[in-house]
Amino acid sequence: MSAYPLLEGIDEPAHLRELPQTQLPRLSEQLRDYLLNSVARSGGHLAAGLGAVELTVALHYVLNTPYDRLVWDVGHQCYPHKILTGRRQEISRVRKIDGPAGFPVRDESPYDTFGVGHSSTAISAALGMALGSRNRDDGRKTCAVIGDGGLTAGEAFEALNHAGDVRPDLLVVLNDNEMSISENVGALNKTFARLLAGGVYGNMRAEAKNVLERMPGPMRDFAKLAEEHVKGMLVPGTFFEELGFQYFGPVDGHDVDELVTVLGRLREMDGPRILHCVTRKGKGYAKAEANPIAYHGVKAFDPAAGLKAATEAAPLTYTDVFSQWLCDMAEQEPRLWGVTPAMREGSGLVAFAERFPDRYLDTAIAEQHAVTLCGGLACEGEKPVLAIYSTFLQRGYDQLIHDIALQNLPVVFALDRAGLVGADGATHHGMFDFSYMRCLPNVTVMAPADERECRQMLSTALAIEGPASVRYPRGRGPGTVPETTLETLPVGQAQIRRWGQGIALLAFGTMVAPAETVAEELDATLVNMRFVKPLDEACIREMAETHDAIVILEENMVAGGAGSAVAETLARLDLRPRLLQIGLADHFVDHGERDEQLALVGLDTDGIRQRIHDWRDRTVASPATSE
Ligand SMILES: Cc1ncc(C[n+]2csc(CCOP(=O)(O)OP(=O)(O)O)c2C)c(N)n1
Ligand SMILES: CC(=O)[C@@H](O)[C@H](O)COP(=O)(O)O
Ligand SMILES: [Mg+2]
Repeated sequence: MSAYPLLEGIDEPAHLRELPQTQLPRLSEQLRDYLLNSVARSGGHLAAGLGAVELTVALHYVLNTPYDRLVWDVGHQCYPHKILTGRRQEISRVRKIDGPAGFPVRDESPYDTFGVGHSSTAISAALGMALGSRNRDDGRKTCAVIGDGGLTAGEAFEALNHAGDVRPDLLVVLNDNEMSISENVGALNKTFARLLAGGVYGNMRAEAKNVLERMPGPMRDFAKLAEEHVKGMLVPGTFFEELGFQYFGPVDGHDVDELVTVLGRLREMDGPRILHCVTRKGKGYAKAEANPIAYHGVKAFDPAAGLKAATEAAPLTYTDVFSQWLCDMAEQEPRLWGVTPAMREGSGLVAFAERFPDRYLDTAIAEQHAVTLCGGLACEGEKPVLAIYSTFLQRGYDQLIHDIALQNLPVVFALDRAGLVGADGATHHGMFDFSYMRCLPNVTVMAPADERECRQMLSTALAIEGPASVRYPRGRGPGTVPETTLETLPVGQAQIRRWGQGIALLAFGTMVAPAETVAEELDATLVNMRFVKPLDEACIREMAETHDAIVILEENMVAGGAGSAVAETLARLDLRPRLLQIGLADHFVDHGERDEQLALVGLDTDGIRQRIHDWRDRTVASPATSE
């Protein structure tokens, strides 16, 4: 007999809505178990989904999805939603090249109302939808679900502020588990924590239930009662009410019965309203409850045994190299700061935070603030290092231009997850940073070919009297053992790795390794360019004057990237070699393994070789062409 008899009857939420409410706890159990076993086989985001099971069931039970709009924030908690919305089988291939994405994607399902991956967008998007619905007067309900982590970002506050003013029919569900990826931080979070620790939660629950049970009349009465009940008692309630929201809660986000009842009432109300749900990240799987940080995102594992402990002997990732460099440099440089917008683990700041707590800052999910904060530190002669994923710095772009580059402030940007990132897919690739960094005056832009160079570049970045970035990919490099020295590199100098004839390969960062193999095969010259800005103009001139053709390789958009910078330099120098730019083309890249993605876009050794062969065949007749 199947372990999931109820779950298997649900191919769409309409089937869920046919179940009696009494069956929902059992369904939730099955959904949780199914989710755990599926993610344990596939890998993916786990703890957030486990914590959102009852919420997901209750929301699809109460809302008439997909007509009513359900908008998830970040989207890493969406696996239960995908399972209930016709993707139960497919979820076993989540984040694989032929499987569903790990986040809601509009093209994937009508139930995925808004594409996500980056956090704190749900209230803005839902507000837009709710206003559209109001304009059409179509009676559609709109609900945004946002975590306490997602709520720390400016965009979420901007949306609350706006919604409280324009007052559409909008329900916000706050899924408060007191966790971001690591412990959530911030003053509002402390207020929530105090509230819950003070026992108000228990009292409130009992009272809220009372109110609900006694309520015979129209829904508006419920709203009124609950409103009066909450007002003045709860600081968060007051906070949201000041923003124009009616506040309800906190309620137990794992009591599916209570959720259905409360959400049912809230669905019938109008205006901006917020339901504060308290949940536990990793709920129902003891190992994840005990260590939600480790189980935030997992590789495949055995649920009985839990995650394997990391072995000391594992080769270093680029993140590890950065982490070691930061601690080594901090030993010598008392003004060095390590700053992260809520990515302590992923960015390699765990050791630094432990060893240098006074110089460690987690801003919460607040990339814009983190960038400007570093600017302020730099104004005072401090030496901030902002450890940030390439994709998340996109959110702080105006700050990067206006607060850092324009004022030529010495901030080091350690750009992790640059290039293709694998399973997270299109929302998380670092495809643009060469383009968006190199166009900024005053900024030095570097990309290491290996681990040792990564360390040297980080030291170089810190020594430069202006903004500087070092971008490195997810995972491991070619395996060069980094030295422990803190030596710097000469700024703007490329490194000629090999002399050949005919073709010169100018490779940036991660592309040096595959280019090495191709250069050997073709007897081509290979240059490790090291700097996207300033470019080594003398080297480019020499290559153009001594070779028939130049091939540029980068793991960034061709548009505006390092290759474009070389092409601009050649034009300025009035040099016209045959030119091939190899990089990421003008489209987004879906999820899958990083190696698969590189092969798919032609940035592995085979792809690069093939591109060069095809191009040589094509252009041999017309040597002046460039591609
Ligand atoms: C703009 C942005 N910055 C950082 C991240 C990385 N990130 C993904 S989930 C997450 C924590 C979110 O916390 P919360 O919203 O409370 O959800 P929970 O995991 O607790 O369910 C972070 C920091 C992101 N996705 N987007
Ligand atoms: C949802 C999200 O943004 C993070 O959880 C992200 O998936 C982490 O990526 P890494 O696994 O590369 O740290
Ligand atoms: Mg949270």
